Amino acid sequence: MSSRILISILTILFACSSKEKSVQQDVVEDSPIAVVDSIKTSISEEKQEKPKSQILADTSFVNIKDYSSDFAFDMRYATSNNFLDTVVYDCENCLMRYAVARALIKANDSLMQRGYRIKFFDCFRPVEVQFKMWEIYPDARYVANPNKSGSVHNKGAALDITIEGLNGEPVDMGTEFDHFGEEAHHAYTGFSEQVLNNRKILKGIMEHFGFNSIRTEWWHYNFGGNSRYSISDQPLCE
Ligand SMILES: C[C@@H](N)C(=O)N[C@H](C)C(=O)O
Ligand SMILES: [Zn+2]
Repeated sequence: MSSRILISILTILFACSSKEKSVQQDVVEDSPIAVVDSIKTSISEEKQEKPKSQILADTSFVNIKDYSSDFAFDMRYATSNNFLDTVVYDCENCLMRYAVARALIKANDSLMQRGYRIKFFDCFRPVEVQFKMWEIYPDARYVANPNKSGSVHNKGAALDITIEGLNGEPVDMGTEFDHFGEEAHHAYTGFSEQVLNNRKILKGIMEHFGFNSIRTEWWHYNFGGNSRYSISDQPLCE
């Protein structure tokens, strides 16, 4: 081998080994802050994952928005547009037990085939709010007494709802939500056929999917299996 060829081979070998070193240095020189940041990013990405893939108990509390985007919301107690005339919720979360959410999604799917969707006024209600309601309106026909068995809302198994068209068109139910008078009773017949039929559509579907109405409020539905749940101290907003 001529000395020229030998020098060329040695030059190439040297260049390769210094390139390897510089790649290794890139890895080693990653600052501890950058490493911690990348761990933080992957943890926060994990947190953002929706709980859909988790195996949940029927009793677990879920936010219905994590399971369906087909519902509408007008969470009145997170506004002052309610019979308390004051905001009593710090957020608009609509929480309920997982079994209740599954039944509601089926009810909503069925309504959607008929051109309607469910709009929520209230879902899980913390018991301290039930006390505030009772203080203002202590009439057990319209507000469950928290000093007795409390409300099924406090268990995460009752909903206050109406129906609307698929593009948000209002559906006339005869009275406003939380109208505390006989016009809100299911037995009241003083409205047009149209209004009575609208109430009938909601009631028929809800009963079919395992919910019970109460005599005095067209908007309130209790999940049939609610006796296995107890009043919960689940926080509404986290
Ligand atoms: C207050 C009203 N929206 C309601 O939910 N009433 C029932 C009876 C309850 O408090 O459980
Ligand atoms: Zn209710």
